[in-house]
Amino acid sequence: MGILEKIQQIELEMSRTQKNKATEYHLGLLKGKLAKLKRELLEPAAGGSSGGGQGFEVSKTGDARVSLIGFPSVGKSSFLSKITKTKSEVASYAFTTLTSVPGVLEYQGAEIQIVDLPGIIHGASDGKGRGRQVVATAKTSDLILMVLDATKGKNQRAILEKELENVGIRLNKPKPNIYFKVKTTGGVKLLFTSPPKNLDEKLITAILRDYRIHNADVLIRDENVTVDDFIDIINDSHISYINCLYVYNKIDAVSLEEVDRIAREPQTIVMSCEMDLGLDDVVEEIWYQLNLLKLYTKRRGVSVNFSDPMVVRNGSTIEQVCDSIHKDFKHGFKYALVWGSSTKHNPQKCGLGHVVNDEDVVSIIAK
Ligand SMILES: Nc1nc2c(ncn2[C@@H]2O[C@H](COP(=O)(O)OP(=O)(O)OP(=O)(O)O)[C@@H](O)[C@H]2O)c(=O)[nH]1
Ligand SMILES: [K+]
Ligand SMILES: [Mg+2]
Repeated sequence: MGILEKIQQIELEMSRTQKNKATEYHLGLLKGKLAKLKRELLEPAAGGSSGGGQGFEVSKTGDARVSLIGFPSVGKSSFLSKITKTKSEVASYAFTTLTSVPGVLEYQGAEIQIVDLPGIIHGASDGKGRGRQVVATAKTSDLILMVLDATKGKNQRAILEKELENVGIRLNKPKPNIYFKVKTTGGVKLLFTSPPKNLDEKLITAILRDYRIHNADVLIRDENVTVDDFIDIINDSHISYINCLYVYNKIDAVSLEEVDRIAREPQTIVMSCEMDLGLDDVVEEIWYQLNLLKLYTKRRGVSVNFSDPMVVRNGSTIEQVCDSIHKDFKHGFKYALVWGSSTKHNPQKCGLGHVVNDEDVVSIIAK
C-alpha cells in the first residue's frame, strides 16, 4: 500500500470515529500516524531530485510575492483563507498543507501574491520534509511572513531563522556595502574608505584563495562589515536579502500580558485568525514592508485613470516606470509629465532619471 492510500485510510477511519472522551486516545494515535505518514510523503524520494512534489513551484504573478513560512499548524492556511479569496485547507493536524497554494491579496490597487506553504521543521534546509522546496520558494519572495504560534515557546523563531539562513536568505539586513570584482590580473587589491574593524587583507586574501580567486578588487565602504558579510558577497548569486515580518497568530489563546510582551518585539505583529483580530494591521504592515507605491497614468487628451493605479517599487525612476510598462517602452521616450509630490510645479517635464513619489500622476510623451 502506498503512503497516499495509507493516509486516505486513516483519514477515513478518523472521519468515521465519533469524537468523545472514549475515542480521544484512539484518535490521538491516528493523528500521530497520519502526521508521520504525511511527513514521509514530504521526504524527498530516495535518489530522486524533485522530492516527489509535482507542481510545487507557482509562477509569480501580480506586483509582489509574500511567502508564509512557519511550523506546522501555526495558522498559515487560516491566514491565507482570511485575507484572499483562495481557500487553503485548515485542520488541527500537522502537515495539512502539502504543496504551495497561491492566493491574491488586493490592496491599495496592488495585487500581492500570498503563497501558503507546507509547515517546515528543524532540518528543513537539509531536505527534511518538503522543507527544501519551501525555503526555495521563500527565497523567491519579496517579503517573508514568518507565522508563529503565540502559545508556543520562544525558540520557534530562531529555528526558522536558522533554516532560512542555511539556504542563503538574509532577513531584514541590507546587502553589505562591499564592492567586489574578480579580475584576470593584478592580485587581490583591498580598498576602503576607513579601515574595516573585523576584516583585514590577510583574511580576505586567504578566503579568496580558498575560492581559487587570486585577482580581485575589494572595496569596503562600511567599517562594520563582518567576515560573514564578505563571504556573502563572494557568493552573491546564492544570497537573497529579504525583509521578514514576524506574525504571531493565536493571541486569543494567551494572556493579555503575553500578547503585550510579544507585540513589543521588533518587526513583530500579533493576530488571531480565529477571532479576526489584527488581520487588517497585518495587511497594512505587509504593504508597508513591501515598500511599494502607486502611480496613476494619464494618456494625452484623456483624463487620469484613478481606478487602475500602477504599482512600482519605492524609489523608482521614470525609467523603471517605463520598464515596468514594457521592456522596450523607454526607447520611444521623449519626456514625462509628472503631477504630484515629487515635482516642484505641476505638471513638471521630467527625464528618465526623475524619482517618482506615491500617488504621482505620470504621462509619458513618446518621440
Ligand atoms: N486558537 C486559535 N486557533 C487557530 C487560529 N488560527 C488557526 N487556528 C487553528 O490552528 C489549526 C491549524 O491551522 P492551519 O491554518 O491549518 O495551520 P497551518 O499553519 O496552515 O498548518 P499546516 O498546513 O499543517 O502546516 C487549526 O485547527 C485552526 O483552526 C487562531 O487564531 N487561534
Ligand atoms: K494544520
Ligand atoms: Mg496549511
